[in-house]
Amino acid sequence: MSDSIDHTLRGSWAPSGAGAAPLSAHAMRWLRQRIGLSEAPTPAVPPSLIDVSETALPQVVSSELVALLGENHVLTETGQRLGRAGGLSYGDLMRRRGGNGVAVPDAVVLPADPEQVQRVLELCARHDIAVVPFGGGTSVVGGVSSLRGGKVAVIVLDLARLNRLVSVDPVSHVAVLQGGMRAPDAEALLAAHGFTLGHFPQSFERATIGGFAATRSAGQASAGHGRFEGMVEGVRAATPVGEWRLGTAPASAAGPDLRQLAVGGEGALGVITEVALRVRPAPVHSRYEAVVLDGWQVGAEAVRTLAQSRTLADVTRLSDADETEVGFEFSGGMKARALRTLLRGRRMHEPCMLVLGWEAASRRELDERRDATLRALRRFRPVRLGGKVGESWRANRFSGPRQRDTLLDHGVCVETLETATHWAGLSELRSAVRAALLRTLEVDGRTPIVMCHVSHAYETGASLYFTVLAGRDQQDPLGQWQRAKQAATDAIVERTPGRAMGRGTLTHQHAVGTDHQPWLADEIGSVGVQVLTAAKKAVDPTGILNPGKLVDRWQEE
Ligand SMILES: Cc1cc2nc3c(=O)[nH]c(=O)nc-3n(C[C@H](O)[C@H](O)[C@H](O)COP(=O)(O)OP(=O)(O)OC[C@H]3O[C@@H](n4cnc5c(N)ncnc54)[C@H](O)[C@@H]3O)c2cc1C
Repeated sequence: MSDSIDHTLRGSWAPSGAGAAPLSAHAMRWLRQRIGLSEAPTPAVPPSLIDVSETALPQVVSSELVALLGENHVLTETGQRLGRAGGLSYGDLMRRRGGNGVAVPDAVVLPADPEQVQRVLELCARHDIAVVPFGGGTSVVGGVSSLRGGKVAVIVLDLARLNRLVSVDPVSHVAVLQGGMRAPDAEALLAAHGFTLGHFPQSFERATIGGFAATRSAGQASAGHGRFEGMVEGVRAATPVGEWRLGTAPASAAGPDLRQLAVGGEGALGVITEVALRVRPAPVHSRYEAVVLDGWQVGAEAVRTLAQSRTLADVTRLSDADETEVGFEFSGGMKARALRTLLRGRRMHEPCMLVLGWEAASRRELDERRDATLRALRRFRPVRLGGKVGESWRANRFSGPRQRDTLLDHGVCVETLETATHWAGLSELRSAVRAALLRTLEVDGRTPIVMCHVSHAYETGASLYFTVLAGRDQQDPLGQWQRAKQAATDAIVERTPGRAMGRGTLTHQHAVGTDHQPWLADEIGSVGVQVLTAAKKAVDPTGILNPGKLVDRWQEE
């Protein structure tokens, strides 16, 4: 398998800056008109200008780590430490691009197997060193920030060498994968056995199996394959108090499902070294297409109908009118004009694109499922755009992060946030978050673009994923987004006299990290925080694991 990703440049998505997706001249003109773009490019400062302090790792710890892992697997050079400093949120990228305020680990260690991971944790517990488990480093909530949490030093535990397919059980359809394996490698190895995991988040190219499990990730084909935690059959985790193995059967009534403490533990409740996963036979046939519906309400009602009649396509993604417009404009001037003319002719006032993708073992199964979906949609009067638009969405489905690099270079504030709720409150939640983002992101009288889509639908509700494009507040770029995030999250968790819970969840798929922690008690209650704190104390009594993430026991004392 491919060896560890080049993490030396964390100011962008593409590992060495290559592969950024330039936007067309038309898209740039359109954006300039809508939100304003800085005239001069706003590139990242070179790594040499980033402020990095000397490693604080005591020599004795460094020597013991070298004795355990070998010299090549204990990295203390500035570039290597910078390479694993933080994740990929707008805040992370802006700090990195500006060269200020980057929390840099004192060392990076690369254990080879679960036994070495266990011994690293025991060693760090003995010396009171904080440990940040690190998969692909794609966290967008501060999950891999190198916080010391009052410890002597902080190391990043990079799982890149735990990249083996341990076993495949073709009878039970269960595969055991090591935690550091990246998603493309997992799919390639499983394909050789005729299986797929079917987990395709937008961060697919970089994220890892352990990271997916630790954050309860959801992929683009969640309607067909389910969320990541639903695929987990068993977990092997290292903790400072010893190894923990869970999951011997597909279902169990032996008390609460403790696998779900490791899954969603965000590196604060253990390091996931192996995951047993439900896999499925790889599909042979697939078809992607797009339809347009008139207005958000009609679109949401259509997706609810599909979910509740069990006719969802494996990929079901509804964009609101703003996201649809941006999609058209980014695909080029001619295309945008042609699509607009077509949709006006069909009396579409507020075009909302719905991408549908089906995958199946046989042509017949595919046709039957597709027919069922399209039949259920008929009463919503969709305009069919056909396979070309759907296939083009599929071909470009991982290019968003590359375009983000280009937008960052042009002074755009570009970030996402997500939530979920029940169908009955979905539109109210969308309106509340939208209003908060529009209100807080305006710069120099220019209205930001706030886009929203549903890409994960359930019988009882759906997720909402917001993407913003706003002119950057050059004086205070971090503060600009922090104010927007605060207002949007307050709107999500707000309780009103008639409602005992917030409007929606803090996070449907990105996890808690540092960024959502201030609101965690709003969602799980103070009893929930106490339960999580007790679990943390049990597996990590001195608090070395990922300080400041998920639940920080010192906050409670
Ligand atoms: C451009 C972009 C698009 C994204 N799209 C999606 C999406 O479509 N769906 C989605 O769900 N998420 C998405 N994300 C968020 C992110 O990719 C996911 O949270 C992913 O699961 C993180 O995996 P990772 O391997 O990169 O984990 P990391 O970022 O390395 O770590 C994430 C958290 O998990 C912990 N962790 C990592 N590995 C382990 C381990 N082996 N054991 C214990 N803890 C561990 C870390 O300490 C941290 O708290 C996106 C992120 C970006 C930047």
